[in-house]
Amino acid sequence: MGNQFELAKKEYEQWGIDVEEALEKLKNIPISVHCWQGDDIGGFEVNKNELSGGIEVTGNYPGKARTPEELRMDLEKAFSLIPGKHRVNLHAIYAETDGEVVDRDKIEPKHFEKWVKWAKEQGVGLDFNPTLFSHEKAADGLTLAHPDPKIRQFWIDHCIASRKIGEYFGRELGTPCLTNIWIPDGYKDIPSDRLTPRKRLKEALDEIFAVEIDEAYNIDSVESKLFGIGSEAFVVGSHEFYLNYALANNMLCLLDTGHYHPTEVVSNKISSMLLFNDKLALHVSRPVRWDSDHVVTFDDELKEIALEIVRNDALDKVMIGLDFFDASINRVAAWTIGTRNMIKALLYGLLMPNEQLKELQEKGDFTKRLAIMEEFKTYPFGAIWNHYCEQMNVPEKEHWLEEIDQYEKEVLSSRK
Ligand SMILES: C[C@H](O)[C@H](O)[C@@H](O)C(=O)CO
Ligand SMILES: [Mn+2]
Repeated sequence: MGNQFELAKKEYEQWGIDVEEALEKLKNIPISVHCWQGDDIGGFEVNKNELSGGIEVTGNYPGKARTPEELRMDLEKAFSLIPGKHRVNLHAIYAETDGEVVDRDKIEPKHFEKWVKWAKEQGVGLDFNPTLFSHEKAADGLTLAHPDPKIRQFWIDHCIASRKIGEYFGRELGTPCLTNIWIPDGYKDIPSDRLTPRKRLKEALDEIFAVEIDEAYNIDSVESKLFGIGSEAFVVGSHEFYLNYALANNMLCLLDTGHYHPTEVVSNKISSMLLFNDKLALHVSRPVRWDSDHVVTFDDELKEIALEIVRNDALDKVMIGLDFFDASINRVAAWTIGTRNMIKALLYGLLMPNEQLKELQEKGDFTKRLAIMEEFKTYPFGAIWNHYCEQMNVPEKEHWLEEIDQYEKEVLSSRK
């Protein structure tokens, strides 16, 4: 194996690519791993509701986490198979209230103490999301844009409470928490008035962000969407809405790779976003025909996203989070596959002769630009990746599957 790495390294070095430096950089790129892959976005509320908000989890693979302890244990297993130190992204529905019914507008940092204790033990940062779905007050598909001021206020209070929880995470863990607001609000059919709900959303957000939260500990972002199940014709929080809102209010836009038209790609947006914003957040997902949230694969768009982050020197500007949920396969494997792929794509980006390719483009030599890009696709990338896994003490190649099989036999299969 060592010899394969050395040979591969020499090939990259011929292009002036410093492989060791690339691996050092890779070690310091945190990926925010979404907890909700582990339990099909169920959460642990005492008065748990059916999943709503126009998103769907399909499949019934056995072994879903039923308790916070099981979810944390599964995350630990996944982290033991993923190289590097990462983050965990929580939703408000993952609060732990000791059997007490605590409605969403009343959640407090104390309901996340166990998550914080665990994150400290694991050495991971935490990110957060208010949950504006799977709740009786979101049953008609409207929350912050709801015409009823009482319902709107409930969700405004929930978002404010969530930002305070984000601040608590950041303070406790010494790494700022990204608190991301996504709402499902929209209409199934053609609206007769688009402006009024958008005006209400804008005003609700203004109220939420008027509450001062220490930016050293909490970073705010807003996530748009194109359509959802039941909001096919109109979504209040569209891309243009949040693009403008975020820019006008100096906060982060979060781009989810499943939230655009089928041929529209997030990789093509990153450079434009970074010219006008210091930072940007991502939900990396894989839409298959719709916003289906399939497990992220090592496909062309993933590589292009990673390349854009690397070649624009934006590793510390783009906050990379994942957002997929597949209940038709082993959920710990889903995390492992998707997160390893994200890291793999970043390594791929770091091992490209980006400077030379930029020069070729500037010179107008599009023949060589294409030729080199294509040839690099079959450079011995796998040997470098395997070496990185070995160096980071996680199984290389497909060997992590053996651990998943064992975990399934010993742990997951006993969950009914
Ligand atoms: C559960 C997530 O918050 C949710 O998936 C949201 O981020 C989204 O992408 C909705 O389509
Ligand atoms: Mn998302």
